[in-house]
Amino acid sequence: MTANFSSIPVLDYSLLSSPETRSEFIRQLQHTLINVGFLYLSNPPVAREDIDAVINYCPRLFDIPTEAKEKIQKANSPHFLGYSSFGTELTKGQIDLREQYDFGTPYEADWHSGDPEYHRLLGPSQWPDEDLIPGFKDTFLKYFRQLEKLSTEFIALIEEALELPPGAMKQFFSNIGGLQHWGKVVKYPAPDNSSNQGVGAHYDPGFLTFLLQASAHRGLQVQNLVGDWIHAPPIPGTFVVNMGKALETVTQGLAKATSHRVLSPEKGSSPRYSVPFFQNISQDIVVGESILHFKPEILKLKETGGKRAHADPANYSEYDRLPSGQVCLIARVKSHPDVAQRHYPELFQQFFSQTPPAQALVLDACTCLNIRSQILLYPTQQLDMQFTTAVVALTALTSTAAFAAPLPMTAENVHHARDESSPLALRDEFSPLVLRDAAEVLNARGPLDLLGDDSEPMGGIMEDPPEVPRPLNAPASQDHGYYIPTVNPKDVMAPPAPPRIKD
Ligand SMILES: O=C(O)CCC(=O)C(=O)O
Ligand SMILES: [Fe+2]
Repeated sequence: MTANFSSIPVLDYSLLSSPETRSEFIRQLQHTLINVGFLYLSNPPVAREDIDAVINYCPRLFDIPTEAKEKIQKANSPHFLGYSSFGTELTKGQIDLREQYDFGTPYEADWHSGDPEYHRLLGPSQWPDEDLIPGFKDTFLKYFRQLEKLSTEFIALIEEALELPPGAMKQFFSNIGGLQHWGKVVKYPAPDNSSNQGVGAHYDPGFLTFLLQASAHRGLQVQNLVGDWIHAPPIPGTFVVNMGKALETVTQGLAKATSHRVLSPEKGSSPRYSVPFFQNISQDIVVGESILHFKPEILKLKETGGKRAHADPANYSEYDRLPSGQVCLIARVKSHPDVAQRHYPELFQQFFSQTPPAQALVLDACTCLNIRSQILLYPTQQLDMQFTTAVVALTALTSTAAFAAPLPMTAENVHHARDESSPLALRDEFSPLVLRDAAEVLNARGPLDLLGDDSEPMGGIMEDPPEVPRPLNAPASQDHGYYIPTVNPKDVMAPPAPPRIKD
């Protein structure tokens, strides 16, 4: 019989404090692991004042000046730790409407050339200036330490619930293979147009996630066995706990990883905040080679859990064959192409070579806005996301009523668009919105064939345009000494191809 679920169980940690109630907690945990994959943990062993302090810091963290955020932007960090501005993250190629800071448990970078590339993923966090948000770093680190301890204790409870020998999962937390846990602080503003993807459907990495819902908004949804999305609204004083894909793999599916997503707050609402903590495992472990053995009667319980009737989002599916660090690196590359492009150019190329999203977005924005532009194309590996974002935003700006005629897409204008004091200045919140709109158009149509004859350089905005520019497929005219394709959808669109971003 399939045990579908329509709500998320609440498990009371205080049941563990007496032997009579402890076994009830373990029984509930076993049921939840196998049949749901998500739970609320009430009365957790984390100091209430520390949780409240973290909650209070959330809005303040996003209110610090833009320059202070940019100073610690994620693109500075090969560890993907730092600040990501609104709309710069992707889930399965789609833009997430959230702004966030990623932090890690303390770790000194120790990667040397010749070491596995994924070891470079581990390293120190970038913290906001103490003067701007006094006490935040210490509070957050204290919170992190308690979450790390709780997550370790929880693994022992899972061993008990699945009737494994005590300590059976210790091997996954050896420091030898490099181990760092992650946490982040996330802001989901209310959107002002049609998309409401706070974060798209996904699984989590590693073993366990402890999520603090730091405002009263609904938004988190969990997919049940028949594919329906059910709400996991905030319950004050609880953590939402869910299983990562590595834990599912190593437990032969007994501890289920469950797909989840976040919907943006309703239009006009205040922002939603959340603080997830992700318990990682040692980077060198290939989970698929360390599968745990269970008693047959425990394995049989999987049958009650039933089969999922829907197509899962397949992120983190490589745990069965690749070192866990490599699995995480791949996921980070796919979610943060701007960081990947700077620090992991080969992986960037591998995952974004044929339909580089930003590159396609630029052209598509031009197409849908019907703007004449001098955009040619960069070879993928030289694509600068920030630059590209500016181009897209400028494209939109130039088509607004404020400008009687489209401005030429010159390097100078793009430069102005990036200059705060210019009337063309790009507002932080502006460019991602344009990107998102362009993404919708793009996704509705399938990728564009942008690259043409790849033996030629594909350019970009031309600082020094050649005298006889190479024609693209689009009809062209000469103007101001620049090559100006008049963008016509029929000419630039290729037949839909399968998406390049594979999970
Ligand atoms: O913000 C939330 O409630 C959940 C976020 C999440 O699932 C994630 O970042 O992995
Ligand atoms: Fe998640």
